[in-house]
Amino acid sequence: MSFSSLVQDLTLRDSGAPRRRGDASVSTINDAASRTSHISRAMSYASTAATSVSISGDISSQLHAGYSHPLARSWQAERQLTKSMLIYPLFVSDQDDEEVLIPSLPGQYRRGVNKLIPYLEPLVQKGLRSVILFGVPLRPGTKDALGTSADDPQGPVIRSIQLLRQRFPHLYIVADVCLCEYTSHGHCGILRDDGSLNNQLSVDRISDVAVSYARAGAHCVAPSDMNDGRIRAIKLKLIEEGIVHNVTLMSYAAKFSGCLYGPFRDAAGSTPSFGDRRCYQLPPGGRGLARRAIIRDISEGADIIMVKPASQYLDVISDAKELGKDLPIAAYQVSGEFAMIHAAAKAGVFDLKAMAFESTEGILRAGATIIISYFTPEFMDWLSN
Ligand SMILES: NCc1[nH]cc(CCC(=O)O)c1CC(=O)O
Ligand SMILES: [Zn+2]
Ligand SMILES: [Zn+2]
Repeated sequence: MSFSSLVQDLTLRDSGAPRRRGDASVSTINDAASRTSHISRAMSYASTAATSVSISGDISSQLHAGYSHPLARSWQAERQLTKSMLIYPLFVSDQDDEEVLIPSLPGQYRRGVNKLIPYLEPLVQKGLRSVILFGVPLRPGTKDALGTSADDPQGPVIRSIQLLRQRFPHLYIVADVCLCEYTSHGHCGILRDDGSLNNQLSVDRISDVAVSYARAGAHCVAPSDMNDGRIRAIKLKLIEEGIVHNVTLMSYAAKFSGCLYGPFRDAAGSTPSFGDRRCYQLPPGGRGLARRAIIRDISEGADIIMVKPASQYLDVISDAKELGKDLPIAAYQVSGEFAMIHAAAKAGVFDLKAMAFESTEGILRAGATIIISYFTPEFMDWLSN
């Protein structure tokens, strides 16, 4: 028997099981005894062969066997994407009856409070479990240097929280906490005269806003401002208010600066009027800095650690999983990532749904247990679980 015919004999021998021809991955030798004898024949052959290539008893080289079936393929993943892992970002404006498409964010709208319920109704029916709210004040004169309108009881976020709690008792409501949507300068805090962030004033203000959202009924508050020490400040204030026991604190712990937030800033009208966010959001190469921020926020009392953006920072997600091995890890697939996938799909580079799944699977593999995604409504249709 020649070397090649032995290999053929090994891999394509009829075992009685149904088998597709010409597909090397469906070599099926069902019978354990016959498998053993074939392998030992291969071993003895290989050991005497002059060209002793590596089929020599190489049981460990046989990987295809583990994923020849779709179900077995799914078993290779540590975590399967489920509907309950997804949080859907919503932009709520102060124009109660408005529903306006956001041009740079395909299929996403800015909605007034009155448009929210009818839009969410079918999604909740399909299994939507959680949303994250971003307020968008459009009325002229609403913004000022202190972001005063962020916790206006008549503002879009607080009214939406109350309405959603009432209407959808099983929907988990996350409120993004930041000032950039509400400040005249568009930065994520209160500024000194020289234009830099006044950390102490910012943290005081942001923790007040977080408490207001929590009091309104948010299940979770998520500060995205990146001021130092805001996790501790919010936690302490929630304790002081006596509501700490049922308000989750999700930290945007590793939030990187860069060009992937453009469509969001269009949607939220939160582009800084001068400068950029590089003195508070992390530098893209700063893996160590991200680890320090994650460690810090865990020690300050974060209940969930978030990494953002997602696909460009899979190593950081993996670090977060390691550093926060006892915490849920969230990843935010941000507006720019979403827009890129749409643009590439439109250009015929790949199929939209296939890439939505592939990118999400990568994020889960890196260690995320929660994904904030603009694809969430699609996933309600795409996932049957
Ligand atoms: N603090 C603002 C905020 N909260 C969430 C996002 C980004 C979300 C996205 O791009 O989808 C941003 C943008 C920014 O920091 O400029
Ligand atoms: Zn901000
Ligand atoms: Zn924010």
